[in-house]
Amino acid sequence: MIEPRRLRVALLGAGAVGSQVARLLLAHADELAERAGAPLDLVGIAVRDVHARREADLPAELFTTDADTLIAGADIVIEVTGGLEPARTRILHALTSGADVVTANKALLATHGTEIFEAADQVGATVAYEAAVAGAIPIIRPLRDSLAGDRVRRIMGIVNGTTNYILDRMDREGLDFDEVLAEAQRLGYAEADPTADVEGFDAAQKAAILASLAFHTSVPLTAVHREGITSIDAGVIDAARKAGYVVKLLAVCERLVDQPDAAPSGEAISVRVYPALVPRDHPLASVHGANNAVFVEAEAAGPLMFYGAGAGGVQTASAVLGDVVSAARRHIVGGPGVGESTRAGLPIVPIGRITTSCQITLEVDDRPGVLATVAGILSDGNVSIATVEQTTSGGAAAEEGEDAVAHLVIGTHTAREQDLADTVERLAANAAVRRVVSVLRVEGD
Ligand SMILES: NC(=O)c1ccc[n+]([C@@H]2O[C@H](COP(=O)([O-])OP(=O)(O)OC[C@H]3O[C@@H](n4cnc5c(N)ncnc54)[C@H](O)[C@@H]3O)[C@@H](O)[C@H]2O)c1
Ligand SMILES: N[C@@H](CCO)C(=O)O
Ligand code: NA
Repeated sequence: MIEPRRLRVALLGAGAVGSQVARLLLAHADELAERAGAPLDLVGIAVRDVHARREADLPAELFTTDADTLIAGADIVIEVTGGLEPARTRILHALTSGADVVTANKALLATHGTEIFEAADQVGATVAYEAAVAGAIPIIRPLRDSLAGDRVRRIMGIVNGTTNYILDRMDREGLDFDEVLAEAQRLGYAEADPTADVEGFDAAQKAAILASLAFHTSVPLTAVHREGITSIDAGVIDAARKAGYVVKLLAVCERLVDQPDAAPSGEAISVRVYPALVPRDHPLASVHGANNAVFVEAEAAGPLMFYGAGAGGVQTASAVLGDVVSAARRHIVGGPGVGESTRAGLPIVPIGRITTSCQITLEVDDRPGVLATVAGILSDGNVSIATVEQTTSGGAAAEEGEDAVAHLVIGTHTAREQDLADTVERLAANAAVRRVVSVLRVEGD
């Protein structure tokens, strides 16, 4: 009897994700072999320190610091170390030595994706990366395979769990940003250095990956407009709630039509990350805690939502193993790998040229003519007002003969981002405007 072919699996990294990948590969070896069509032999785990404490109890003899030898002898290489180097060099090495690659590394794909996918194409190998966006949630394969016969119009994703946890607690408990961030750090939801999450860098990497895939266009990280959530305070959240919205950090990837500079199809795309006002009855508004969700609008399928755990070692390991099984099937059958298509090559429109509607909250002097002045600045800036709400405070100050303060919440119709930005600048410079409290786009209306 011919022995079934066995596949040699090399694991790079044994941290939160890697240790769970190794544990599940060993614990479910029989089932995985059946699904993959061949036994998957975990032949080694490359780490920096073979004696470091691990989250799972794994055989000591699997650990090595010699990643290069491990890679050279593997059929499938799983990269869960993170960072740009040496991950990039190791993935390229794996591809040139005939392995298929599974990675969870969003930073690497958002930065060097084009180079890595081209290298995979040249040798007919696969680079699979379901875990790189929204952790356990299937979103890469649905976009690449399930929706391959459709056209994606728009993606709105809550793709960062840390910021969703912070904004959700601010919304539910009326707490301020710093307070929730400090507690999220104590509980391990947020890193000691939270910059990548709260400034939107992590979400921007995921946006670049999603947009590249959805629109068959290479989207460099530098083309993603990014704003974080550090200016969102309890007052902004409270005002949003009163207006029927919840604040969410969104990754928005959008197909734009009728673009004058985008001959011949007239199509272009916009990729952006910012905190936005989402109507409270939109499906994304009900995404609580550290969960992620990706809302996809496709021409034929209509709206779809993918929801679940966007992070966590074992949850992310689920996505990694799904990719390992399909990479194994391809490795056995042979033939070309699943390539990344950039055939559309759509232009990426800078933020200033897209149109959005937004809500501008101002603190102004409450005296005759101020509302007319504000309305005049908006009108001059080509920004049309949809709603205005005014609340007045500062009674005590008024009694002392000073002007009372009014809060103006102005909802705009759709306007050019550049016109909105210029208008907000002119508002901020006007003597009657004490403070521009917030400017938030409305998405999902
Ligand atoms: N943790 C999550 O919830 C999550 C979710 C989605 C994606 N990811 C991605 O998965 C990857 C791994 O994340 P993690 O949370 O497991 O990280 P981690 O820091 O817990 O683990 C990283 C592991 O890689 C090892 N490593 C780092 N550099 C190495 C090197 N040069 N040589 C050998 N080993 C090296 C470390 O020693 C550690 O064992 C990252 O790309 C991350 O973005 C993580
Ligand atoms: N820091 C990320 C982890 C998953 O990429 C988050 O908060 O969602
Ligand atoms: Na995923």
